[in-house]
Amino acid sequence: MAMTKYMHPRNKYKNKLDFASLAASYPAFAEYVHTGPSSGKPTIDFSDKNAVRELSRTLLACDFGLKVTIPSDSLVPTIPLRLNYLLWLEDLLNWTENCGENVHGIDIGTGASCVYPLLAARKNGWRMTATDIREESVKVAEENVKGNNLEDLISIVKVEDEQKILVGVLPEGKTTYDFCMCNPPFFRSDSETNSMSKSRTILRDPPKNGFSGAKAELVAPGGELEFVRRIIADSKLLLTKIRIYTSMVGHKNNANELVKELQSSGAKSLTKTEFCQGNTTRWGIAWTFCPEIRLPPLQQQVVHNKKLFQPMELTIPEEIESIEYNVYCLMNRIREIFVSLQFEVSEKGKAMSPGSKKACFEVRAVRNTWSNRRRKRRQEQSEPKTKKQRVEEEEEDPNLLSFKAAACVVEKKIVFKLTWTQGSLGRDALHQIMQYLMNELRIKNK
Ligand SMILES: C[S@@+](CC[C@H](N)C(=O)[O-])C[C@H]1O[C@@H](n2cnc3c(N)ncnc32)[C@H](O)[C@@H]1O
Repeated sequence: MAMTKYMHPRNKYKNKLDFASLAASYPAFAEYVHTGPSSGKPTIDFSDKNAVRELSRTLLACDFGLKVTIPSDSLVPTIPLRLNYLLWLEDLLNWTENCGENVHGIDIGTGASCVYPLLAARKNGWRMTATDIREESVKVAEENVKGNNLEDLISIVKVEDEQKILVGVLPEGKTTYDFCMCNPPFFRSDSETNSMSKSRTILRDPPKNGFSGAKAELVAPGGELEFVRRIIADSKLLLTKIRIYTSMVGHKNNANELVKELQSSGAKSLTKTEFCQGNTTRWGIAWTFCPEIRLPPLQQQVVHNKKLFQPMELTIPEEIESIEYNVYCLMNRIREIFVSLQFEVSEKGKAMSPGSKKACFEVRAVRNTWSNRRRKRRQEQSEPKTKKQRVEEEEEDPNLLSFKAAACVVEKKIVFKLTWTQGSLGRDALHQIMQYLMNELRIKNK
């Protein structure tokens, strides 16, 4: 089963790549496109390092207007995964209400492609400080920045001592940073790079050994675990100089181990996520020493994405009070209920009409207006809210909950579905919303 649907909801590579149209616009890429023997559709040979490199260059050019050199001995950055990490950072900054214009981030180990800073600067206008230990990579990274006219936003720092990560690397001074990010060297040894899985698609990363970048890019003493431990050690010294520390982690066990260590590190808040692309999952961890920052709760992030996106279904019984039994009337009534809860509702696809057999809304809630509503109303009547309570309830969280509400006819019955798409409240909130709708529509629990 294609797993792309579990990618970040805003990841444009959720949908299948159109190799034919990319080939039509990018002649250098066209050289690698052929008809797949089993699918009969245009594809590339994912075991061909040059083809994969050209695909990354083409996506960066086509979707972000970036012209990027990726030297033949360097790691080829797969773009869907890089985008998943960046989108998560956007979410964290939104969550902490730091989505202003002056975001300044750090990319530890930027590589020759300088892919994260280029994407962050071009896509979001963020200022980025990028570091790397490898002379050759720093040189090409600088050329990539210059070639895209992004020198005003991106600066590159050459690390002189491989033991150093942040402390002793960041320019001295009072500058504070909004976040740091890192795709750490994965391997403990050269031999480990040779035992990578053989199978690969565009969505897989890190690549099998034939694709690996130079040893210095991929290998570090103690592998990713030790590398991230060094970021944690530096974070305990730098504290609030960087508001949110993050890293990608390639192994689930390492991610769990690092989370455990962070729990006793003195960090004020921490969280973890999964980056799903193709058949590969990577993990993201984030922590902060800023007391005012509350990262999304850990327990909501560990639910496997597959479950998160599973729709919650309700077969609508034929007798519901005050509405006719058809998709149009039901969804109009549901829209009214959502609007009364102050949700933002937009209809997806073709506009509904009285004969519609299906309909779908995209819904966003920025405040919890549904849970315990009756109790709250009763309480309010007997005891008016304090000003503090009112302010708290009126506070908006742009990342609270987004979901889809859809109805369709299956064997003459209307099936109604709620599907979580994103938001800190997680999928559980949909149970409450479904129950709320059932109460409003006077549908009894079976
Ligand atoms: C897995 S690569 C990631 C490259 C790029 N960020 C990407 O995602 O495609 C790890 C990078 O970390 C760099 N590196 C290793 N030790 C480092 C250190 N102490 N400080 C900065 N970079 C380092 C390597 O040279 C390499 O470019």
